[in-house]
Amino acid sequence: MQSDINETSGLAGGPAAETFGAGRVLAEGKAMLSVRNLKKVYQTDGGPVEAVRNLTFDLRAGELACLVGPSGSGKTTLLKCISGLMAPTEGEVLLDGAKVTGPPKKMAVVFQEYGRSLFPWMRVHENVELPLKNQGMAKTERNRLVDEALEAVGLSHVPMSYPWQLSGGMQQRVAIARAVAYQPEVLLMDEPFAAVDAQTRADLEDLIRTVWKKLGVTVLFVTHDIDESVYLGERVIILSSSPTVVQEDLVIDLPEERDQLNTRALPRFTELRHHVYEQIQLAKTGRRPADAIR
Ligand SMILES: Nc1ncnc2c1ncn2[C@@H]1O[C@H](COP(=O)(O)OP(=O)(O)OP(=O)(O)O)[C@@H](O)[C@H]1O
Repeated sequence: MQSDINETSGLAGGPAAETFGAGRVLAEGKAMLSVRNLKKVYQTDGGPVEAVRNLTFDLRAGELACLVGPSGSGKTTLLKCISGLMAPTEGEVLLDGAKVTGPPKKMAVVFQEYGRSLFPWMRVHENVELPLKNQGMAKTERNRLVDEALEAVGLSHVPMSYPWQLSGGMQQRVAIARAVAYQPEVLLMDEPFAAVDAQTRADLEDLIRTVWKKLGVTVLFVTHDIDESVYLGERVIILSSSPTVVQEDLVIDLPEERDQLNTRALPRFTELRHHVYEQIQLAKTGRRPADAIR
């Protein structure tokens, strides 16, 4: 495992897990998604706002990484740059080795506000089908992918419903089905479960792990919720406070098979969540990794 990796560092004063200093970097050709020295400065009437100072990390193909950080640390800014919706001020994003200069075909994004990302005048089936139609895919193939995606998220019974006839959790499942049907190589999720109740959230977390394993897709999942990041991720990338660098890149060494009751009851789960919590608290006080550009 370690042979692909150029950069490692020890985890001082925390659990004996692997951690990779300010963002893990893989050997050339090994990454599906690379963020390289990414910097974003917004130009505002009040002057420049440096949202992201210098972010570098790699995701392997098929990896599920969670991204956490204090409020305002630039998580959404980062996702917008990764998804090609916004150009970075400096640095670059590479998808499977190719520089991202606009929304890439191989990428799908699921946002928190499912209400705004689904078209209320389109039925569930049509909402999921839309990106495939825009790609010019044949009807039979579209139908097959939509049916499979609805099945995967447990919504096969409501293809003819309108989004507003469904609960919040079901609407977010439609948004996930749309991303799944699109067959992306990279799936970005920006706090997708922030607006649903706790029980639905737990179900959706398990759904994401199931879909991720089934499709082998690379997932970058942004969340405010520390427990969620540890439960879901194979890695948790912790951002510093603004202007943002990677504070820590932590390997989550929990068993691959996870379930809400048993995994969250493991002593290791508690240790890891404690560690991530501590790091975020430190980040909030302005603590930055020793090698960060200040
Ligand atoms: N369009 C914009 N113009 C100017 N400044 C912006 C813009 N968007 C974000 N910012 C600033 O950039 C910084 C990072 O914002 P961003 O929304 O990316 O953080 P975040 O980590 O996603 O926040 P939260 O956790 O609260 O959702 C903040 O200081 C914010 O005020």
